[in-house]
Amino acid sequence: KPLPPGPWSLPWIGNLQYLISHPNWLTYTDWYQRYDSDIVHVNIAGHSFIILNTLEAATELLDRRSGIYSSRPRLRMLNDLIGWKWSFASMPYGAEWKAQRKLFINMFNPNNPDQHEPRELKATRLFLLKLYEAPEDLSYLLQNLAGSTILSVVYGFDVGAMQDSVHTDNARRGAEGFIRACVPGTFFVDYLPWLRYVPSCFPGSSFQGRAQVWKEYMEKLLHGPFDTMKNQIFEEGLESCFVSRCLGKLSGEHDEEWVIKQTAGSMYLAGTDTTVTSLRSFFLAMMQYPECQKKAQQELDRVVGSNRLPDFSDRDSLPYIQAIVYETMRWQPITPAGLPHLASEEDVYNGYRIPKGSIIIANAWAMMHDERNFQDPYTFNPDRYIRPADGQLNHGMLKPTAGFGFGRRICPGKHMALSATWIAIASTLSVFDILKSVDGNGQIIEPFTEYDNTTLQNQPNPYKCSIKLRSPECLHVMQTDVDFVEGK
Ligand code: HEM
Repeated sequence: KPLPPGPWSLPWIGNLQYLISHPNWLTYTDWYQRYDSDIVHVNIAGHSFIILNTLEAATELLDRRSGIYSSRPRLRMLNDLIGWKWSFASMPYGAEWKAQRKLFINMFNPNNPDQHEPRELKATRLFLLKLYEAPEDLSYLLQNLAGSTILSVVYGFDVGAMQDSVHTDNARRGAEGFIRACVPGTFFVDYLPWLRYVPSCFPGSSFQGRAQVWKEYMEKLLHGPFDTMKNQIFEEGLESCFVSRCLGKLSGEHDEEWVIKQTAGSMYLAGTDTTVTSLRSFFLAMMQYPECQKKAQQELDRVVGSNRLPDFSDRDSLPYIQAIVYETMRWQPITPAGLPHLASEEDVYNGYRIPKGSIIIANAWAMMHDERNFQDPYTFNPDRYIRPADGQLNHGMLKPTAGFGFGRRICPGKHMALSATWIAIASTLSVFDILKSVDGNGQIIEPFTEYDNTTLQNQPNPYKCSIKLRSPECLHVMQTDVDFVEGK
């Protein structure tokens, strides 16, 4: 059977242009249109890449044939040089992966929002006050928000005590290595494994030095919060959390604690940066589409009023806020090409051969910008998720779930990701106006709208924005709420 269509390449060495230019989701989407095929093949340095551009293709292969497509490629830089091979996010399919994934699912149950929502609420309340005090620190405060939430959910630390925590900074630096090196082919050593034996002083071997630095932070991410927590749990006691629930169920089996530590480390890695990226896109969207911001604030004023902040009990009554969450994730998917899967057997799809060992990429960007499903897909338009007849959520509309991956490797933290994003968006819009900045002459500064698409994540480049209280009363409401969640 023929290989799927795709860019021309030489049989053994493949397409050298793409070895150097590192294709990303935009290139993949371009191929989708050029070859008019939901499945595209490209050979890069002798490795087959299969790009799945539609929900139908990804669902058929990654969901329905998950027995073949649930592994991950071995990426030398990521797994061997930096050393992420302990994390089940980058592990091949097998017993070790199953043990960690099972622990995650059993001990962090999507049906039990109490395991994360109260911490998300508290972290968001603290974030609002800090944003009021230092709006220019938006990016840093978003990192604190996401970092303190996940540190509390996973390791039981108090959200307040985790503001400006060294752990959050370590997680950010550790995650940087992961999000760069998990994109196959970012480093030549992924294609040419012998490069790892070239001494780091040789020209072109700077990747060795970078791997060393990232390894240091990766180890801090894995051991730091877990070891601190274990000391504290005996001295002071901690709130119930993922790790304490796991430790409470130890059965005495070999390596149990090590498995808990690794699973917690994967949660910590995956749960911090992703939320920050989605919220940074949200702030950008609010500046670019002020009419959507106004509509959301009208809904909040109508449902919640001005004497309190929204909480999770308001979720069903705020369909437009939910629509903004979905639209943010659709308009600018956070991980638009997902994490790579691996074909562990040869397979055939629509008459095309998928060679064993192919790297499989689910191109969520193309799926979320597919005109068959989303009219005018490059415009931010939350109304596409709203039924015109009654203003409620349109459940028939495709949700941006492709951004959470597929099959047995689908993101196990997506329920937390959605609720953390929801409460942050609802709370921010209830007290702040997000506006374009103005320079010393009163001229509007148009925000940078470019994105960095060289890593796993679709991160907006730094931009300026102005964040103003909607009314003086909002400050009082924010302070009262912080006192309340802190139990004062
Ligand atoms: C908006 C935020 C998030 C997005 C967009 C996101 C997206 C993804 C994607 C695309 C994958 C790969 C799925 C695949 O291979 O098919 C993934 C895996 C994963 N995610 Fe998330 N994620 C988010 C938040 C979280 C959170 C909050 C947690 C933890 C609490 C988490 C934990 C994980 C883990 C552990 C994996 C690895 C799963 C495996 O390989 O078996 N993620 N995520």
